[in-house]
Amino acid sequence: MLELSSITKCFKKNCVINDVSLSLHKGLHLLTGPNGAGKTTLLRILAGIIAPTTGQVSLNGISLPNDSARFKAHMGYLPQKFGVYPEMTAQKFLMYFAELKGIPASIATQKVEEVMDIAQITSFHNKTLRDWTKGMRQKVGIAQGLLNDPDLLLMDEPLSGLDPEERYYFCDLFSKLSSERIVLFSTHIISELTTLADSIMLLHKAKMQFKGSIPIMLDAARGFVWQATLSEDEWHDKKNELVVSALRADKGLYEVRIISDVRPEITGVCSVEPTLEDAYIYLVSHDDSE
Ligand SMILES: Nc1ncnc2c1ncn2[C@@H]1O[C@H](COP(=O)(O)OP(=O)(O)OP(=O)(O)O)[C@@H](O)[C@H]1O
Repeated sequence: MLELSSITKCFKKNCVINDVSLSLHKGLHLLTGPNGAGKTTLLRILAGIIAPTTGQVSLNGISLPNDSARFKAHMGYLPQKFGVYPEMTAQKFLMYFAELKGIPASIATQKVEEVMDIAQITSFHNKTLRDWTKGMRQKVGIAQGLLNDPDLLLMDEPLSGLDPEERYYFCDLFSKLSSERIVLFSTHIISELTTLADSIMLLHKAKMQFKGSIPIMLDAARGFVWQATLSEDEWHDKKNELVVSALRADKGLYEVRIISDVRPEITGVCSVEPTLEDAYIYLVSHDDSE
C-alpha cells in the first residue's frame, strides 16, 4: 500500500501541495487536474526526487526519505520528459538502465527481454532510438520503469502526444500491469479511461479536490449536467454566463453541454447523464476554497 500523510510542498512562499493524505492499493489510479495544479510535483515527491516540505510517504511500510534506496528498489518512474540517447538501440538503452538500477548482470539480459516483450518493442530492439516515434520512445520509457518489477509504477503524462490508437494500447497495458501493482499516472485525458481506472484523484489549487472511484465521481455531477441546442445568436448571447463542458457546432447550431446547479433558462434544455469530463468540469468549477 502507498500511503501519503499530510503532504505539503512549498516553493518559497508558494505552496503547490497543501496537506494531501491518501492511501492507494494495487490497481490503476489516475491523477488529474488543471495545468499547474501540482501533479508533477506530487509524482516527483512520490518518486523520491524532491522532498515534501512536511508530511510522510511510505510504500508497504518502507518510508521516504529514511529508507530511500529500498523505496526506490520497489518503484518505477516515467518522468514527463523522458530523454533517450538517440544513438543507442532500445536493448542497449535498457541494459544501461538495468545497470543504473543495480540489477545484477546475470539477470539483466533476461529482464530486458521480458520488459521489451511487455512493452511490445522486441521487434524494434536493434533500431537506434533516433528513428523511433514519440509513442515508441514512450514504450521504452515504460519498459525501463518495469525493469525492477516495481510494486509502484509512477508515470507523468504518459499519454500526452500519443494518437488515439496508441492511447488505447497504453491504457490497456496499464490496466494489465495494475493487476499486480499500484499504477499511478497523471493525465489531462480522462474520457477514454472511464472503464479502466479503479480510482481518480483531482488535484486543484493545491488540494485533493476529489478522490474516489469513477462511478462516485460521475455521481457527484449527476443532476447538474444539461444539454441544449442553441442558435448562433443564442449561443453568442449566453456563452459568457455558461459553464460549458462540451460544444459541437454544426450548420449554425450549437449543441452545448452545460454544468449548472439549476436548470438553465434555455428553451428545450434537458438534464443528461454526466460523462467523466462533465464531472471534472463540475468539480473544478465547484471549488469551495475561495
Ligand atoms: N522547482 C520549482 N520551483 C518553483 N516552483 C515550482 C517548481 N516546480 C514546480 N513549481 C510550481 O509549482 C506549481 C505546480 O507545478 P506542476 O508542474 O507540479 O503542475 P502540474 O499539475 O504538473 O502542471 P502541468 O499539468 O501543466 O504539467 C506551478 O506553479 C509551478 O510553477
